[in-house]
Amino acid sequence: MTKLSVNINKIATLRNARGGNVPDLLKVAADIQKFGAQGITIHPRPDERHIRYQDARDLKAIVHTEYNIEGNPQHNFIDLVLECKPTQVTLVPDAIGAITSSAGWDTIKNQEYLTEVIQEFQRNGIRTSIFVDPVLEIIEGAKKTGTDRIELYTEAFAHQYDLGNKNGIDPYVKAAELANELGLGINAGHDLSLDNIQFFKQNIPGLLEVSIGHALIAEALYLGLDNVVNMYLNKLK
Ligand SMILES: CC(=O)[C@@H](O)[C@H](O)COP(=O)(O)O
Ligand SMILES: NCC(=O)COP(=O)(O)O
Repeated sequence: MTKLSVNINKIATLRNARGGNVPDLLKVAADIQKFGAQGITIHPRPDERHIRYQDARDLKAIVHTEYNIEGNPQHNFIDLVLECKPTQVTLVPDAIGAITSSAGWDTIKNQEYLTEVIQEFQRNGIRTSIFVDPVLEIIEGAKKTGTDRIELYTEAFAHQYDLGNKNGIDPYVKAAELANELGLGINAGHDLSLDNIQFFKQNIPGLLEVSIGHALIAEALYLGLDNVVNMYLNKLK
């Protein structure tokens, strides 16, 4: 089974548009879990344009499924994660001011740094995952950092799938096979949607978890949040 972790960044974006508390991020997180999602993901960015650091703290009391916090492990972020003690931290090499995540780690160049922060999180009982492109040397580098899992950056797959090119899955299959061989857990995310999720799931051996936000929230505008969460769950069986 592949777990669905719903990324609620876009709920915070909507709330922040008016400065009040509509929609109520904590209530939405609670409801998403009630609808059946097996996890909640947030990606607080340094400018707090959607998820605020305080949201991460407040969600601790609400998330009783898997709590996944994503971000670039700068000092403030590391302190926040150690305070919140989520189930999992996903390390993403975001550039300051980037619209969204746009690349995976170079696990070879950043090996020492990643190893150090991963050890710190693991010492505190937090599972680690690192965001990577589906490149074999990068997966081997990830293994050397001691991370528990990798998160495959799926933007390229989603883009190719949209264009009708199903071969876009090939590097992900090879990356997953190697990760399985090396004993790394496999997560995936970015631009996954109701259109492409089933094909991705069916082709990736050992896919443990997907985190999905942007498309899922957009789809929920038409289909409703409860319904859309369950549509994903059916496709991930
Ligand atoms: C790592 C990843 O792919 C997602 O967390 C994505 O970056 C969502 O972040 P935004 O909602 O800020 O685009
Ligand atoms: N880790 C990926 C994530 O949390 C959601 O990415 P997206 O579905 O908003 O592109």
